[in-house]
Amino acid sequence: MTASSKSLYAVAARPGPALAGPGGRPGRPAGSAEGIVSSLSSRAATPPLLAVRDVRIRHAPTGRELVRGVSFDLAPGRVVGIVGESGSGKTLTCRAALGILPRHLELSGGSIVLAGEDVTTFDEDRWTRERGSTLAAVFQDPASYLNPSLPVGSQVAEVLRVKTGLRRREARSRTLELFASVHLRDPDVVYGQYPFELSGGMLQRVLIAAAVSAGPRILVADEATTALDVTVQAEILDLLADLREGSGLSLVVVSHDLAVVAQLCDEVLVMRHGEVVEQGQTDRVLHRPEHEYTRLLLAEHDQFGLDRVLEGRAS
Ligand SMILES: Nc1ncnc2c1ncn2[C@@H]1O[C@H](COP(=O)(O)OP(=O)(O)OP(=O)(O)O)[C@@H](O)[C@H]1O
Repeated sequence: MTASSKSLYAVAARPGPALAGPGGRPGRPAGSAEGIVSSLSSRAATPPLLAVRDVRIRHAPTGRELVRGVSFDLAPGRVVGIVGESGSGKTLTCRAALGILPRHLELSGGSIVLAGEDVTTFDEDRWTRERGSTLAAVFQDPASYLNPSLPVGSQVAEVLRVKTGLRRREARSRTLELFASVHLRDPDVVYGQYPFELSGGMLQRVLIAAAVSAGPRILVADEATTALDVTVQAEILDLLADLREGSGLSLVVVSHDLAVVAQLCDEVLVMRHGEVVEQGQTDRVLHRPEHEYTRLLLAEHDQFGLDRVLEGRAS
């Protein structure tokens, strides 16, 4: 992403998706049109907030396809996970849904429907309106989305003023509420602190507060806990689960770590080399993986950590 787009305002101004796909049968990607249609009909009562269909992303200068045929639905209040090794296409898939594909990359096939509307019809003004209010995102490395020379509270308040039209005093008080809601202790103190004074976990909470400040329906969390130590990572995952429970937020959670996905997600896509190799209910994928690569991911994972997560889900 460009330096100018990598700002707190840009983060809050970015939206995202979810999935419902059948299990990956050997020899065919689980996100096949047939599987998606049967999955959709079983949930016909709840139209997806985000419907990603057979999405393909191409590097325009070379014609190389970086993402090939990703499909999923995100229903209200659901959590879809995308897992896979580095370079498998997780981030680009999310960026396509957020309307922030890097330069030279283009949606070369398929469709993305956000709240019933095809996003390919959106111009930049429309994206600006949707980001923050319909969907938002948080990424790894929260510090890089904040201005180091301004207190974090005033940066979030500024996002609120721009996105919701609140006046200065109201924006300050709403920011303090948001800080409390993301479990930042002493919101008043944090409000006046600079990014360098906060830990990685606190910075990510600030970013989450900014992302949800305009009440989006979808939050994309792309490796949002990757840089954090295990305890803080668990706290941020709990926070995301709280947001889902408390406000019915739908989440797309991207991680290379199966344990992260296992804790939060209803459904999971396993990606490799730009393709979905397996897709289905998280419990099914974790307990009865059908694709060799999913089995490899499970086997490679720290056994203790994943076993604990699986026990937790079973109880
Ligand atoms: N701006 C870009 N220009 C050209 N190729 C790119 C660009 N961004 C990503 N790619 C390529 O697209 C493929 C998918 O990248 P993507 O970032 O989606 O992977 P990922 O699964 O999110 O990996 P990671 O976990 O490392 O972020 C990779 O081969 C990557 O090198």
